[in-house]
Amino acid sequence: MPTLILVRHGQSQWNLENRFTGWWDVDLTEQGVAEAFAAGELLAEKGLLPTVAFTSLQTRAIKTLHLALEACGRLWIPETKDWHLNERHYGGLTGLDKQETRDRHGEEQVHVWRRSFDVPPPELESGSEFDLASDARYAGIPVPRTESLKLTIERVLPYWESAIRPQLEAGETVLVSAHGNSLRALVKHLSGISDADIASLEIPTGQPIVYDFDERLVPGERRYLKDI
Ligand SMILES: O=C(O)[C@@H](CO)OP(=O)(O)O
Repeated sequence: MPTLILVRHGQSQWNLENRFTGWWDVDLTEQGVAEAFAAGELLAEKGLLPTVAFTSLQTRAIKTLHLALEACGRLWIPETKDWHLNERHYGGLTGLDKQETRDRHGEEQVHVWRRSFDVPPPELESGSEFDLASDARYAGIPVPRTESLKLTIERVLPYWESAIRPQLEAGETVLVSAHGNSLRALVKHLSGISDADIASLEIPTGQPIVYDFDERLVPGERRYLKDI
């Protein structure tokens, strides 16, 4: 049975510092490393061994993938890194402290920027210290200036259709190591969650989520591996 495993990266340095991160490349904390390794140990314990993997171009997701694969003895499987799985771009909020931003703009406005379906944060100014346009890893890639969840879905879903879904069609057990909002985009699609209800869906770090697919490639229920 084709199976999809989604895992959000372990705790990052800016998760810990409570800063808006998006496309900015921050590393895992010590706790994040432990969460990623534990995710792989859980895969091994449950006998759910990935055969193909996908991740973003961001260190926290790549390292999470590698730590999890190491823990379950699967570092050797094919893996693809692609910007379409990157975190949602946080625009001009990138780098700001989430609490200070609430104090300045109000709780409600920050909630809209963080969780509304289609309201993007203000655009990142060009020349900002967080501008990644000249980062070598994004050569030839249209780096966004900001993204809502809707805009994130518009780049995650075509990648799902063209790259990830075909691996499930081929019967693989696919592991995707990505980010809070690129995974919310996938889960919204796979679990048929409405634009309104997706606002309250949070994805915890380092906690594998599993979808089994039937022979017509219809996904079953979304389950946390720890509960299976
Ligand atoms: O800062 C970010 O990029 C994301 C994920 O950590 O935060 P949020 O929870 O606001 O989507």
